[in-house]
Amino acid sequence: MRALFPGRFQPPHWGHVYAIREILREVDEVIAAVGSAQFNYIAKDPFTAGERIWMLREALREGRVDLSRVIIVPIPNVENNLEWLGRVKSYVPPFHVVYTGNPFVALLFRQAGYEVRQQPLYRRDLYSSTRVRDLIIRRDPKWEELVPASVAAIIKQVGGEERLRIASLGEAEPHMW
Ligand SMILES: Nc1ncnc2c1ncn2[C@@H]1O[C@H](COP(=O)(O)OP(=O)(O)OP(=O)(O)O)[C@@H](O)[C@H]1O
Ligand SMILES: NC(=O)c1ccc[n+]([C@@H]2O[C@H](COP(=O)(O)O)[C@@H](O)[C@H]2O)c1
Repeated sequence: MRALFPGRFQPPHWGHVYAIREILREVDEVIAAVGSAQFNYIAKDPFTAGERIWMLREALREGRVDLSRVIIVPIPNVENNLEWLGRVKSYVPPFHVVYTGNPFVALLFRQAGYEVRQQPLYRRDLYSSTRVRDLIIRRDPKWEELVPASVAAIIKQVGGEERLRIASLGEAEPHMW
């Protein structure tokens, strides 16, 4: 059995690694669908789809997840939600169950006839990409504890900290851009 696990992974953190590890206890393969793939260099979506794929692979490798059981596919958004559903189906191998903590995504797939499950959450109060991004913007080094060391290294290598800070300034003053 194959499962779909959609997310933005901006950036991947230990909660994602834990979630995928748990999902793989129930299914043979998991497709991590990297959503909002066309967005990058903005405060909510600072990293490119390619960077997110790279980071997620390294995070899973570091978390000793069997990468041969994980398929990572980037999927751009589209205005029409039902068209997005069709797009997802056309971009990934067949899947039978969807794991998500997002009620809207759950609704879309349930109405399309898919079984939807909620993966267990790992310290959601601590581990969220929003929190990682906020800590980076505030120059709080605690962000590095929330992500695998390999992800922190990639973020530094691509200049992700400065990118995020500049992108967040742009959002505060949209007229500048
Ligand atoms: N701590 C966690 N434990 C388990 N699953 C998680 C955790 N954090 C996020 N997820 C799940 O990962 C999937 C992808 O989420 P996403 O990439 O949007 O991460 P996020 O941390 O929620 O990001 P953001 O804060 O930017 O919205 C969702 O189904 C979400 O429920
Ligand atoms: N119409 C659309 O393009 C559409 C609809 C629902 C979810 N999505 C994407 O799927 C991903 C879901 O991830 P989250 O559960 O983290 O929100 C996001 O990238 C989201 O933008 C896209």
